[in-house]
Amino acid sequence: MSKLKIQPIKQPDKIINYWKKEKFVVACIVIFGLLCNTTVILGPIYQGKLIDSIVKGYTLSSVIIIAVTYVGLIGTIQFLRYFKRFYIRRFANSTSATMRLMIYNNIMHKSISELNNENTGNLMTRAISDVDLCVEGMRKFTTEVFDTGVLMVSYLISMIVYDVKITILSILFIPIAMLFAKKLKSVIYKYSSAFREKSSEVAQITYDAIENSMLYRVTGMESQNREKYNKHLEDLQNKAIKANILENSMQPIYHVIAMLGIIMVIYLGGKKVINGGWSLGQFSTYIAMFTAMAVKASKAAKLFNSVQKSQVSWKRIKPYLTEYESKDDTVKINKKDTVLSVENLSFSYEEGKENIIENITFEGKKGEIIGVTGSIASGKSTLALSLLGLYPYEGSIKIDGKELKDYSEYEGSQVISYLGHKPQLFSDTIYNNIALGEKQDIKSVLKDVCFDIDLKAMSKGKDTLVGNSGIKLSGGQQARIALARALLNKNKIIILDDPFSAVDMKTEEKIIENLRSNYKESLIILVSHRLSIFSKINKIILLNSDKTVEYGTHNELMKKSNVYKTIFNLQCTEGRGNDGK
Ligand SMILES: Nc1ncnc2c1ncn2[C@@H]1O[C@H](COP(=O)(O)OP(=O)(O)OP(=O)(O)O)[C@@H](O)[C@H]1O
Repeated sequence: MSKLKIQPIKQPDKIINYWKKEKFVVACIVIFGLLCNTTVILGPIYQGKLIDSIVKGYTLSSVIIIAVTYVGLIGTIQFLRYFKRFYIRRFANSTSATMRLMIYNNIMHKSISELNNENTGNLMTRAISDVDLCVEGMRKFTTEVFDTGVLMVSYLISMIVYDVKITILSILFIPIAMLFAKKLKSVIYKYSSAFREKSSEVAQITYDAIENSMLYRVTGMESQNREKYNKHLEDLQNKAIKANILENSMQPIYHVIAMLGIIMVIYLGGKKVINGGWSLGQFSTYIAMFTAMAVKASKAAKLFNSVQKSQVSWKRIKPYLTEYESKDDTVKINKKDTVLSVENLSFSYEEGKENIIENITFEGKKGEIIGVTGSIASGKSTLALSLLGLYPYEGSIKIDGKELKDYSEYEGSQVISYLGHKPQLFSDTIYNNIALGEKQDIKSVLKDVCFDIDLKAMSKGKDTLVGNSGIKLSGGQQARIALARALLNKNKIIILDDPFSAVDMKTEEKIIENLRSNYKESLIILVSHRLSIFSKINKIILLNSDKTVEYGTHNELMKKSNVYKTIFNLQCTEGRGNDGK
């Protein structure tokens, strides 16, 4: 069997397109489904023939031929059914993989502001369990179109051939079961929606518990949180019961309604046998066909309810099924001089909200280190983030004369590298955390961030696993691995947001020295609270809490800025005493 290829789909928010995409598989389902469900009718017919052959005293050889044909037929039907089921399963697997790929693509193309507003638990529930539930509904629907739809038609035609009047009178109850099932739609929809929403909420709480388990334990909040968690779980269970009970408990009722017609079959069919219109075998065949059809009818009614339930999941994932976009990874970068020119830059995280930083203007070029400092919450990290171009900004940020907005996202990633507040390490090796899947020599960058000594003490060297979020490393080690990642490609602009907060001052000074001598082709923007190294860098941007900005070299700011002078003097006496190892 050929391997499943997962490919994007056009108009992914139209459910029919998932069947259209799998044309070959759907054609196989149709062929095997039709063959299986039309030949299945021969089972009861040959069963009747076998009974008649025995009752009527056929020769042994004739009885054996009928018996062998009967067994052969049953085998063939099962064989066809196997293939039909195989292709339906394949359709389901491929559909869920395609939906997940489309959701992944949607997440990768959402704006950063939209992503900031996403709730992780909710997103995970939609991308995983809602996709499963939706595809399960689609699989059941596809299966039942044949197992129920085609089969019911096959039985119906055969029953009409046997007797029109008995057939009409006996199947009168089947539409009642269907109508009853249809009526339950809004109730099932309501309960299923409530259950799915609660699932998202519990997923988010679970995610939060994993992230903060240590905090809950050290602050003694564990039992209090467990109680709250239990309450959520109880609520989830109640909602799950409500969501499933109608679908499952109604099946026997649908079955009883559909089977009411058996009274007609036995009464009218029995009379027909007495009058000689039917043989005993024919009567038995008819009963077998009617019973099978009534069972199928009750399943069809239940199917309505299953589909109604999976519609809830479809509705939840539909907004994430947007057209596939591939990132433009062509790169047109000026390899020569690097010039960053920022003019009247203002920025707010959400449109219409107050600016966090305002009217910032500065220039920088390759070989320079520009320091950004200021009071708490003055917008230092915000300035660093805005220079990535992932959020909309006001004013102008030009790199080599070209507006940052006009760089594609991929180009941006090749021009600028960024180290955020958190090290953001993956649960992988040191090497993979730095090289990010590329084959690269990381020796010199490890030396630049003074990690070469740490590495010698690790028996597995760069293949050491760092654990979840780098938990197996010290804070300073995590910070330097993340710094090495940002430095590795020597991008034209390197933005480092507080890279030394977990690093001692001696190491910080050594790293700054390395940056100065080994990154002469890059412009480095360094956000820091600690000013000890600021005397060694080219320019400084000081952000004040009232959104005013002061610019200058260390010496200039020491003269003209009281804020800068005060912080520097405080740190250079107290700071050195505290951690200037
Ligand atoms: N993603 C965000 N969405 C909305 N507001 C934000 C976001 N991130 C930060 N802010 C707000 O922006 C302001 C500046 O935050 P920022 O992190 O840039 O300051 P900072 O100077 O780096 O702070 P610190 O010195 O504490 O690291 C704060 O008032 C903060 O609440």
